[in-house]
Amino acid sequence: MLETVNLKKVFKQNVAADDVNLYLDQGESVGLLGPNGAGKSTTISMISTLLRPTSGDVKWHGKSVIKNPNEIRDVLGVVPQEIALYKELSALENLKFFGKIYGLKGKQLDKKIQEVLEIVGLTERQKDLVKTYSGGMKRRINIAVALLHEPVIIIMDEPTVGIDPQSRNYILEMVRQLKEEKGMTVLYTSHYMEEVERLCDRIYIMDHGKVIATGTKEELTSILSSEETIIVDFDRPYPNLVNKLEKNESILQVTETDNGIKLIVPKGSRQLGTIFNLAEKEEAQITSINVQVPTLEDVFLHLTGRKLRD
Ligand SMILES: Nc1ncnc2c1ncn2[C@@H]1O[C@H](COP(=O)(O)OP(=O)(O)OP(=O)(O)O)[C@@H](O)[C@H]1O
Repeated sequence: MLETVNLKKVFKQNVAADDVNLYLDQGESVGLLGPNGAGKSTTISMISTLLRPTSGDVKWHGKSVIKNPNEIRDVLGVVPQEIALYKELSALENLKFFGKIYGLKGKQLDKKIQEVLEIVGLTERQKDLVKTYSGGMKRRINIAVALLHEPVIIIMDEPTVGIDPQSRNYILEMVRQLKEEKGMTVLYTSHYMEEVERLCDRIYIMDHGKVIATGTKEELTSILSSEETIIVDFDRPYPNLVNKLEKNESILQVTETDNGIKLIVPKGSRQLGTIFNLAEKEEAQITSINVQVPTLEDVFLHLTGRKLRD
């Protein structure tokens, strides 16, 4: 339904998106996961025709959106990272303003506004000025604006960054409902792997402008099927122990966490004994130990050598 073909954007010398190939089928929710600066916003700005690619194309039902930008604009709802609302107006007035830009008017516009307010759960607060809203509520109105013209696809650029956990949960649940109950196609960008794991049927992992891996969550984590993750928490930091573990050749990766360390080891390699022995020699007090199946965060670490949120 929607695909990008070798999509590229170069800003001066900076290649922000580098031969990005992705596709969305109808009714799918697709995640674009990557750290800050990976090229996610640049990619979706090109898809939504806000930014012209340096080369490559975006195709909507096989047709170039560069040549036919209006067709995709009609069916696309874009929720930008920045809040794009008039703070001195109420939510209702904002929705009326944006609805008119979309060409809606009269009773049809009023009906649609009440529908989208219901979806984002802000019917009761519609007459309050946007400046009195919390960050999460502003985001929800931003989403309501994007839904006004009944888009087929909704593109969301990190919609949960910097908001309270309650609004975050509300937004995640809303995205799930838009997909499950309204059959919308969703492109969701985030650097929170838990969100993408929870919401998306398929995931593209981006780094430095490139798609470095793609698949379902299960397919991506199976990249690490020969490995397992051991999380060890200590009563305090033990830098010597970390050094020794790093030197141990049968341990593939050592990362320091808030409370201890995270190790990636070959599956079934029985490293727990080694860890206990080294901890004992350093007189390190282990407070908990946990063996886990790999997460998308581990996949990212494996592919790039870095954490998603450095
Ligand atoms: N208008 C611009 N001019 C110059 N460089 C830009 C511009 N927009 C983005 N970039 C650069 O392109 C790269 C990719 O940025 P982009 O915003 O697409 O990443 P992102 O994955 O969306 O990250 P974030 O979550 O921080 O927005 C970055 O190095 C950024 O500094």
